[in-house]
Amino acid sequence: MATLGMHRDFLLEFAALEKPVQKRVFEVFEKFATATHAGLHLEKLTHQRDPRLRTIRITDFWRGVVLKAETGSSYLLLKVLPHDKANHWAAKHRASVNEATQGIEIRNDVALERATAGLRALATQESPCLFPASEYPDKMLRSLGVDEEILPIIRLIPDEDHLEALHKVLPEHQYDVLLGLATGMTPEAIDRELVQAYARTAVRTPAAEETDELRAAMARSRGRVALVSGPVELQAILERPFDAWRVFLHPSQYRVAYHEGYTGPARVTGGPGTGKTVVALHRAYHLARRLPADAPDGCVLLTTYTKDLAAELERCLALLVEEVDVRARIRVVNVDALANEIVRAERGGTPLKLVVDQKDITARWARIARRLGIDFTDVFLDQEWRHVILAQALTEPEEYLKAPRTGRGTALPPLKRLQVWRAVSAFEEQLRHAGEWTFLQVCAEAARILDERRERPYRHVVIDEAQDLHPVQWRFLRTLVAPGQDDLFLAGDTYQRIYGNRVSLRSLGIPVVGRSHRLRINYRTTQEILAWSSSLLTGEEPDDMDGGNETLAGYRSTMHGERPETAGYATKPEEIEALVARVRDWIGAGVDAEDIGVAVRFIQLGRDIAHALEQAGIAACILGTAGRGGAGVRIETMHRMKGLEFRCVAVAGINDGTVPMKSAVTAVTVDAQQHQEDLNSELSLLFVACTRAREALRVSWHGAPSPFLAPVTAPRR
Ligand SMILES: Nc1ncnc2c1ncn2[C@@H]1O[C@H](COP(=O)(O)OP(=O)(O)OP(=O)(O)O)[C@@H](O)[C@H]1O
Repeated sequence: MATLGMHRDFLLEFAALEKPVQKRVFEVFEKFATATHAGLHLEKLTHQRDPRLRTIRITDFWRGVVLKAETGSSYLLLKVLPHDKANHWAAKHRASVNEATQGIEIRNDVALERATAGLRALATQESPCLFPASEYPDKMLRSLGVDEEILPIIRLIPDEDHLEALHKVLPEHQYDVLLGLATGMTPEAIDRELVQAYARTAVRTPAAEETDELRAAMARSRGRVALVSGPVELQAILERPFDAWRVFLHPSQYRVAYHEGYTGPARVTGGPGTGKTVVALHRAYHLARRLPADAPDGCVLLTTYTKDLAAELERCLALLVEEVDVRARIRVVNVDALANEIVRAERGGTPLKLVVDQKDITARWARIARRLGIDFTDVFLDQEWRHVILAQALTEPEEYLKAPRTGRGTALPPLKRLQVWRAVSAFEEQLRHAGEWTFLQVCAEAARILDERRERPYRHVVIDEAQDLHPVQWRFLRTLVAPGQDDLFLAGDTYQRIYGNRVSLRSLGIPVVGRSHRLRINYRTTQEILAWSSSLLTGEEPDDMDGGNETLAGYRSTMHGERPETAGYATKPEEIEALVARVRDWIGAGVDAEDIGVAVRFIQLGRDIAHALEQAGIAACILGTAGRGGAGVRIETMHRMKGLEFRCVAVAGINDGTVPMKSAVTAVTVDAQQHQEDLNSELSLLFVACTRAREALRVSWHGAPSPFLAPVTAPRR
C-alpha cells in the first residue's frame, strides 16, 4: 500500500486554485492513495538538484511537485504550481532528513548558494555577527538541528533583518531554531519546543514500514506533513483547504492537545493567533474520543466567556469532529448561560430577571451611597463588591474586615470597610427584594447548588479565553468536574484581558504549575502586524494568572506583509472618507467585503462608517445587530472583535479621549491601582483589535491620536 503525505504548503496553494482545477487535483492524487501508482506519470527533469523530485500533470497549465521515495512506495505532495514554475521549483530544491528532528526538510539549494555568496561579499572583519561561535558553538547548534551546510552561512548573518530575509531560503526547522535564538529563546527552550516536540508527536509507524525512509521521515514531520490514509481522508482535507488547523497542528500544539493525560488542571497560553483556541478544540475532541463507548452525551464541556465566542467554537467543532457519537459527547455553551440554566432549573424553570446594564448597576450604587450618606463613589463600591467581596465569596462582615484587598489601590481602615459592607448589604437586599440577579450572582448560586448536590455534571471541562473569567466564574467551573486527571483544561492569554478580571488560579483550587504550556508561533498575523501591535504594549507587564510573569519573548509569525498603516485626520468625516477609500482599495485588490473588519470603540462611529460605506456602494453590516453571518464589510466594537479574524482590519476612531474611554477608567483619585488596571484593559482591547488582522492593518484617528499610539506615531529617528 502506498503512503501519501501532504505538505502544508501544498494545501495552502491548493486553496487558491479555481474549483475545476481543485477537482482535477483530487482526481489525480486520489489514485496515489489507492496504491496503484504504476499508472501515474511522474515526470523527471533533466537538470535538477534532487532526482527524487518529480512533477505530475494536473491540467495543461498546472503541475504538482511530488517527492518520490527511492525505496518503498511513499509520496509527498509538495507544491501545485503553473507548469513552468513547478519545473523551476523542482529543479532548484532538495529534500533531506533533519539530524535532530528526523523530520523531512526541503531547501532551496540555488537560493542558498546565492544568499551565501551575497552575505560573503558583505562580510568584513568588523561586520557584526548575529550568531557568533563564541555564544552559539557549532555543537549546540548541531544538537538543535542546524546542519553542516547551514552552519557556515549563519556565521555570516549580521542582524535579524538579514535572518528574516533568509526565511524562505533556509530549511524551515533550521530557520525556526535561528529565529528562536535571535528573539531571546534559550537553547533549552528551543530543544524542548522545537526539537523534542517533534520526537514526542511523531506518528507511530509499523516497524515493517520503517524501512521506507521517506514514510518514516514524513511521520516525524507533524505540523508540516499530514499522512493521508485513503481517498476519503484526502477528500476531507481538500474540501476545506482554508482550515489547515484541523490537520496541521504544530508539534508544540499537538503535544498539548493530544497529551495522554494531565494529572490535574492544565493550561495553554500564548500570544494572539498562536492557536490556543485550535488547541482547546483538539483537546475537547481528544478527550471526547477517548471516553468509553457508554459515556453519556454532553459529558465534555467546551466553554468560553461570551455567547458569540461559544457560537464560533461550535462552528469550528463541527469542522473538526466528523464522528457523530464523539461530537454528541461535547457540549458547547458559554459560562454565564450554563450557570443560568442550572439556577433556572433549580427554580422550576422560571426565567431569571437579570440586571445586565452596567449604567443601571452604577446608578443603584450611587443611590445607596447617597441614602447611607457614605463618601464612596458608585464605581468604587461596584468594584469593591465584584473584585473583593464576590471574588473571595465573603458572606460576613468579619470576613471582609480581615480580607486581603490585592489589586485595590486605596487602603480601607475597618470603619470604612464596615461602611462598604452596609452599602453592599443594601445593594444585595435590593436585588433580592426585586427578584433580580447579576451574572456573577447567578454563577455563585449555580456553584452553590452543585456543591450542595455534590453533583459533578461533566467528566472534562475545556475553557477558552480563560483570561477574562472572574473568580466567581472559576469557582463555578471548579464545581462542574471532580478534581483529578484531565479535569480542567484552560486556554488564554493575559495580554488580551479585556474585562479586567485578575485571578490567582491556585487560590481557586486550579493549580496549573508544571502543566502550563506556551505557544509561540502566530498563524494568523504577519510578523509586521504582530511586532507593531506588540510595541503598543511596551512597558506593560501582565501577570500569568499564576504568580509569574508572561513574556512576549519569542512570539513570532511565519508570514510577512506590509507594515501597518497609521493615519490621522482633523475631523471625523475626513477620517471616515479616507477609511472608505482604503476599503475600496482592499476590495479592488480582490479581498471579499466579508473579509474586511472595522473595529471601533463606540458603536455610533461604526454606524457612521456603515452609512458612509453604503453611500459609496459598499455593503456593510454591524455584527452585533446582524449576527455574524451578515453580508458586507463587518463592523464591530473592539470588545466583540475577540474571537474573530479578517484579512484586512481597520481600527478607527483611536482618538485621544476615546481610547482609553474615560468612563471605563476608574479615576486615579478613586483608586490608583484600579486606574492602572483599567488602562491596561483598554490597551489590551486595542491590542486585541489590531491582532485580528491577517494581512493588512490600518489604524486611524481624528483630532489628537490616542496616547496608546505614542510608540507607533512618535517620529522615527
Ligand atoms: N497549526 C496550524 N496550522 C494552520 N493554521 C493554524 C494553526 N493553528 C492555528 N491556526 C490558525 O491561526 C489562527 C489563530 O488561531 P486561534 O484563533 O486558535 O489562535 P488564538 O491563540 O486562540 O488567538 P487569539 O488569542 O488571538 O484569539 C486561526 O485562523 C487558526 O485557524
